[in-house]
Amino acid sequence: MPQNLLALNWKMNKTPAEARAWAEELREKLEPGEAELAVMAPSITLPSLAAHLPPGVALGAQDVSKHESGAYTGEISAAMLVDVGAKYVVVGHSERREYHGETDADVAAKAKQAQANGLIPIVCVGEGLDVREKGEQVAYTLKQLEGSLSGVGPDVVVAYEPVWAIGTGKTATADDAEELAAAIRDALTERYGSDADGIRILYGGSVKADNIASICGQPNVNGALVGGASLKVPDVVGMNDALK
Ligand SMILES: O=C(CO)COP(=O)(O)O
Repeated sequence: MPQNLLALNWKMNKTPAEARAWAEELREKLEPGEAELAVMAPSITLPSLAAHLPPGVALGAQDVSKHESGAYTGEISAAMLVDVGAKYVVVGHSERREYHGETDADVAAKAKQAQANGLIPIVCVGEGLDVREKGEQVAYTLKQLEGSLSGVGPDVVVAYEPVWAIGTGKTATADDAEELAAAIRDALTERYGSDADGIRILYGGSVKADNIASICGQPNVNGALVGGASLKVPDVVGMNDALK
């Protein structure tokens, strides 16, 4: 079984100075756990984090351009992220799909660009409330996954984030998370063969210290992508400890 990944998605929070203070506090309070810890931070904070994070905590970004370089004002390339020390990049977060119109094809292009530069993409999928209420979450999510992984290699992380559970305090039950994680594992096996066994499948949506262990204890869930509970160091320490 792959090592759990505890991926912290700050979203649009923290200035570089605040990021540095968080990293210094984490350095004081974090005790080694069993999960790999990674911070998906606003790109402008990455240099400061690279200098101040505790050793072994990985860095990641929240988005990347699908283009290599050139006349794309405002975009940040995969090579730039690698240069400041990023290992991971989130692609296709539901907030980018919803507010920035990203399609599955865009997400796949970004994931491919990330991999071409040595970054590991964390590809996000997951259904909204309307789909869940119709009981169509598996078919919907697998279709999204298929499009989002088109042409993408197996050095990837998949995050299942049901939109109705993001920032709402409504967490999927451990069984709900496992239902989708198992379906995603089967789809990954069809696509990548035995390499699929080593791919981390994360759950995201109102994860915190008191529910992370039961969710990540499911056979096909290999970690969490955490929003709100990633902002305060004691909450992060609590989640890290819960995965020991
Ligand atoms: O979107 C998420 C992580 O990417 C989940 O956010 P919350 O943990 O705040 O629900």
